[in-house]
Amino acid sequence: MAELRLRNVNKVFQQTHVLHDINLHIADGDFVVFVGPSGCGKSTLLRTIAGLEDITSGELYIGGALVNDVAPAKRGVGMVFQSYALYPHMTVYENMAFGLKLDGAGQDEIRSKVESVAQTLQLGALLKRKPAALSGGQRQRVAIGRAIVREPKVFLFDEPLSNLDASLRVQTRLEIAKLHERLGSTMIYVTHDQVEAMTLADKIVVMNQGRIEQVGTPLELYNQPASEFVATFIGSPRMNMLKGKAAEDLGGATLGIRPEHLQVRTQGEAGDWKGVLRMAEHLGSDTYVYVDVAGVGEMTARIVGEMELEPGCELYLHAPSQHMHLFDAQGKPVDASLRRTA
Ligand SMILES: Nc1ncnc2c1ncn2[C@@H]1O[C@H](COP(=O)(O)OP(=O)(O)OP(=O)(O)O)[C@@H](O)[C@H]1O
Repeated sequence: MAELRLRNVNKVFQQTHVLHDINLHIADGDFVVFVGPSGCGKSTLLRTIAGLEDITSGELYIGGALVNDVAPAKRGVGMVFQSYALYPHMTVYENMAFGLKLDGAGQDEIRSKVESVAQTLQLGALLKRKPAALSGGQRQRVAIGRAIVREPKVFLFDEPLSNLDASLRVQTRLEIAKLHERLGSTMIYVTHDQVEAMTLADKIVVMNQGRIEQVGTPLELYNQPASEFVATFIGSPRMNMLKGKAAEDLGGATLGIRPEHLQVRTQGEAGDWKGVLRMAEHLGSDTYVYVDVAGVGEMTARIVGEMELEPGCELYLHAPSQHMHLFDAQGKPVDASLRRTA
């Protein structure tokens, strides 16, 4: 187990400056998730920690030791990728034993470690099979098992579930969460998936164009986004962002309100936005409505449960003031004390 510290880490590929002055502390035992739009540098940051990419400038410490020039295999990190990269000609047992053999472990030690990890990941009955005879979820568990047997100080996961179907994703996500609870090791995880980020993370790191936008617990990011970027990135469907009068009346440039915080009603009250229903999506558990509001634009609202609505009908939207997020022209939150009441 180990803590990690990144100090002013930069990564430049030829002409492309991909990571800008990354400063980050990851406490021992933390589960940290990197999120951000495609190309923002998540994988590069993870690969830099693993030692698969050199650091152009800055310092990386693992467990207090400077590791900039330490080879990947000597950093005590275990990595699990999106593609399982199992050796096809080896059995599950041999795949899991391979790294330990390279480390010079004895037969008995290898057997006891592989068998214990196989039991944890419910792979005990599959040890003699080759990867071709496994399902996607089983292969991914072998890939995780292969990393675990070496007892790394830090686990690095790069979108490990993205090749799995929806139900296996949920199942394997739970297994990873339980694994973290049981091992207590430091885990760093890259994903595109909001739900994975929100459910797994102790801390989420939101990245944007090679920079860290905000670091916080899932609920801090959801409730107190430090920028318009984070506000729209965290939460699904995304936060409504209103420009113009609605925001200016309150003393800001943009007014944000999450779809789940809008109250939708068919009879209007004073202060409601009046709109016309463009489309409704029925998910069973929820209904998403897309409403055209004159002078404001299209707004999305989430209604819990089922609501029968005819496209083209009039709807009224109410935004409770405690759920409003106000941003200035630079996309930074407007201090609540400076906010005007409408
Ligand atoms: N070996 C390389 N040489 C040059 N540029 C690279 C190299 N690897 C990555 N990049 C660039 O660095 C930027 C960040 O890439 P990276 O893969 O880290 O993003 P990401 O956030 O993981 O994206 P995604 O979510 O799409 O996987 C991209 O603009 C990419 O084109």
